[in-house]
Amino acid sequence: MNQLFPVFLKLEHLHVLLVGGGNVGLEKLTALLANSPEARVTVVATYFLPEMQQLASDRVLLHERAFQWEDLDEKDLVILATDDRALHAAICEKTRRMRLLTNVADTPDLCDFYLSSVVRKGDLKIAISTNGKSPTVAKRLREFLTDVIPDNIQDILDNLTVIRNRIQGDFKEKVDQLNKLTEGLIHKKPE
Ligand SMILES: C[C@@]1(CC(=O)O)C2=NC(=C\c3[nH]c(c(CCC(=O)O)c3CC(=O)O)Cc3[nH]c(c(CC(=O)O)c3CCC(=O)O)/C=C3\N/C(=C\2)[C@@H](CCC(=O)O)[C@]3(C)CC(=O)O)/[C@H]1CCC(=O)O
Ligand SMILES: NC(=O)c1ccc[n+]([C@@H]2O[C@H](COP(=O)([O-])OP(=O)(O)OC[C@H]3O[C@@H](n4cnc5c(N)ncnc54)[C@H](O)[C@@H]3O)[C@@H](O)[C@H]2O)c1
Repeated sequence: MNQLFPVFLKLEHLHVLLVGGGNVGLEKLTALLANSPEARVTVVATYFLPEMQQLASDRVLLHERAFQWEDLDEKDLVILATDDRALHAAICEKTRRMRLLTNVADTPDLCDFYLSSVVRKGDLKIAISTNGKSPTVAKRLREFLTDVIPDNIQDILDNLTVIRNRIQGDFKEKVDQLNKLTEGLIHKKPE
């Protein structure tokens, strides 16, 4: 059974430390910014890929140097993506004591949280986890769901928001009406 607890984070309220500026670091930073363009991220690496340098901004700070313990100060989340496994283990030992949630690329056992595969259509977002079993299956499911979810889902969400704000009455009445209105939204496969 998958025991991971899913949440959706407001990264513009948090400060993420990313260590590593190579391929994996770039993948993680791209995922952070694709989902949360206003995320506050500090990236520390002895070397940065040029693509990574292009992502720098007033909210995404790049420091070209080796990791220092002070980098952990005032951070809310840590993502480790270097090629130095001993460094990852040492940092994890410290972040665990600090209760600073940490993700270590390619080392599920050291992770407090995993990044998910993400389906995005306007305001709709679906995060997929395979419990670390197969990121490739997560990717395939993302592709499938992106394909089958209608492109007009945003219109549906916008309409429902207007209706939701307009409906009067007590809470139960409101919930009943919204359930009725959306009854035919998903066409179940015939048995
Ligand atoms: C969702 C996604 C987000 C992201 O991180 O970008 C993600 N991996 C993605 C892709 C991907 N990663 C890898 C491949 C190559 C094929 C393969 O190895 O299987 C592919 C496929 C590809 O790129 O096509 C390599 C890999 N990944 C991990 C290991 C270590 C291990 O499993 O032991 C290794 C072996 C490294 C090695 O060989 O050394 C571990 C993790 N990867 C996770 C997330 C977490 C579990 C998520 C879940 O529960 O499903 C977890 C546990 C930790 C974490 O990283 O947070 C993203 C999908 C993006 C999309 O939607 O397109
Ligand atoms: N590239 C992939 O798709 C891939 C796939 C599977 C596994 N991996 C593994 O993941 C790890 C990272 O891969 P990569 O391709 O991003 O490597 P990379 O060599 O491109 O990048 C490593 C990064 O770590 C930084 N770094 C190393 N020591 C540091 C330190 N002390 N302080 C700060 N920064 C430091 C380097 O400056 C560089 O930016 C490797 O161990 C690799 O074997 C990578």
